[in-house]
Amino acid sequence: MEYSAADVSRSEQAHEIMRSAGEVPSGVLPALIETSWSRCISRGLDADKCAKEIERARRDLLMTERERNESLLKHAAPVMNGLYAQIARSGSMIVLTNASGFIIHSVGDQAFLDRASKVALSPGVEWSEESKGTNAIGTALVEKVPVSVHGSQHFFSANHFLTCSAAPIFDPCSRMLGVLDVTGDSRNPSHHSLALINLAVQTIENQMFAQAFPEGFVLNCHVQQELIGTVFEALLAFDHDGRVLSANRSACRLIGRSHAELLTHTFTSMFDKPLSALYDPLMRGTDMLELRLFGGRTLFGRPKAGNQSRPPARVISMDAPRPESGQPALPRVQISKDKGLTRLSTGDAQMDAVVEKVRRVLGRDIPVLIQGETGTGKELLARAIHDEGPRREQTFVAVNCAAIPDGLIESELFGYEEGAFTGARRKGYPGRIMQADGGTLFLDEIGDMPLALQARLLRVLQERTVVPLGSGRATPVDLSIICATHRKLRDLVAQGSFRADLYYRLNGLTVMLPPLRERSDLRALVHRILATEESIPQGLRIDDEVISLFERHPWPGNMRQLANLLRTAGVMAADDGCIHTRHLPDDFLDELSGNAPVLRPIESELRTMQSHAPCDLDSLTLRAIRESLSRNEGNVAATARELGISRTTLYRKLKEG
Ligand SMILES: Nc1ncnc2c1ncn2[C@@H]1O[C@H](COP(=O)(O)OP(=O)(O)OP(=O)(O)O)[C@@H](O)[C@H]1O
Repeated sequence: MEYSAADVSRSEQAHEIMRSAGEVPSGVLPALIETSWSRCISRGLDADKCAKEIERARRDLLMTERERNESLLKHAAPVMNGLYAQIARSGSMIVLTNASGFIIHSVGDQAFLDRASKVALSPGVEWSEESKGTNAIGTALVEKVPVSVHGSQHFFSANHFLTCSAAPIFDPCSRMLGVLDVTGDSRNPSHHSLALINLAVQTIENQMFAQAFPEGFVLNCHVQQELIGTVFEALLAFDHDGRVLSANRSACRLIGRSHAELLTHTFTSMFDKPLSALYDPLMRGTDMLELRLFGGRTLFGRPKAGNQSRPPARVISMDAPRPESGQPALPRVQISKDKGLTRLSTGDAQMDAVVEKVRRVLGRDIPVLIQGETGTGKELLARAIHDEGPRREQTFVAVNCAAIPDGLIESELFGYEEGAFTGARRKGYPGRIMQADGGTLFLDEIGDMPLALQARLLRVLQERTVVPLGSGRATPVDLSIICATHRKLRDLVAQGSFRADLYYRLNGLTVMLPPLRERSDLRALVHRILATEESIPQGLRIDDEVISLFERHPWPGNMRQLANLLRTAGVMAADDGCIHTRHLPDDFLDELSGNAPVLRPIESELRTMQSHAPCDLDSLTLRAIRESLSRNEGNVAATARELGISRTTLYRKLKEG
């Protein structure tokens, strides 16, 4: 940043005023204070004016601002009381403001509150730098960092009897909500005030964070296990696809990435564990996870579902509670925003035909079987069918049969009675089928369901009842079923690994989602993702050259890969207003430049492998790579990390395959 001659002269003026006030005997002026004074002088504030003209508190505005900041006030008030209990009778007060510095609440010693009210340091008054000159609240708001302002460092001489420490409070989306401040008599400065305020702010932020993601998962983590659950813990929120929704400041510090950078990551791109470790306590088998970060650092984490009453795995009920009123709008999971079949038609003839077909069976309880490569939007289509059908007010339960180990899938789907087996939850578990009662059950990767369970599922479909493990009682269930698979179910039936009777039962209407490389609406899809994806800055454009590159790419990860790539590029291009080639990830450019093999589509790869019934080590390795690649949405770096091999080895194995 360059300074003009006017800036320099303002800075000298600030120095001079402070020197004459006796504030800088050593000649060292805190840079923040100096800059703040320069701002006050350039705004034409008069250091003595405020002493004579103290404005009155705006009681009418106070009520409105308290209502508007209801959530902040609700979380901050108990913390302020706790903090006050520690500093009571020290002749001080604690102040909470909104994001403009308007005081909405204060607690303190009565004698000091009375003194402070003489300079209008009380609820209903704004303490921004514009109206009160240099002061901890106003300066913390401008600088967005914790600030202490002592005695005559205050710009207005009327405030020289104060010593203040303030820290900004940020919401889980990293937006500033307000400031918490502790103010006392400048004759009794406390060296701990700023540290106390920082701890109090972190407590408020963590509480708000914990409640802000009712539809996702929050991971409480730290390198020291014993610090989990304390104010120092790092918090990361993920959606049901494992994408990072937000991170608190401790998490950014711990992981060494900015908030914006973390938003481009997923659980599997950051840690060495599969996504199931995050969302499925049954699969995890433990409360505490040991995770290795991409930097190699080990930390401990305790994952929690946003709403305990909802099922833990890739399950989202559309009637999940919304954030309470007054709470800031939070980044929404793309899926919940993208409701409706109309949104899936963006001009591709194959896709339009799919939408047209499923429209015809809406509300008829005809089972729909969705086929398509990984990431083509099978789950999105299933949700759209649910959202437009008569069961839309009921729950949508998604189960990924491939993500649950064979040994657990039965209890996950059908539930179990109390004490049904060792390790079972005390009160039993209703199972995913019962959780979908009244609504829609989406069985993803149905081709991976073990044969024995296929028979049980068929019974549920025929008899419309469920018998949980360890129970002899059949409970009636009423649901609509949508299944999806990237395999050819008919081939599996021919091979004997899928029951023919179940296939015919599920196969009411079969639709095939086109792979992205075959779609003619790539440009429209790109523009729609840019316009609707919340993590992408509004109005961001895209260079035609980038679209041409996209048109040459085979997109093995399909829509998921495209959406992910645009999210990453969107963050990189935020300052430029337009996505250019330089904003694209290296993996993607490597593939295009021929430095890396262009990955063959996963489905055809799997088909080839199935037809040759592979069981040799190379085929199994290749399969593991392809599956990991699919899990990691086509991200080669994350895949290599997950498999513990270098990118070069990964490319070589793929080339050899
Ligand atoms: N039409 C679309 N518009 C925007 N984004 C989409 C679209 N279709 C899919 N996506 C994106 O791709 C991701 C993957 O979609 P989805 O989970 O529905 O695919 P899938 O075929 O079920 O994948 P898998 O086979 O791996 O389970 C979604 O999270 C979404 O971000």
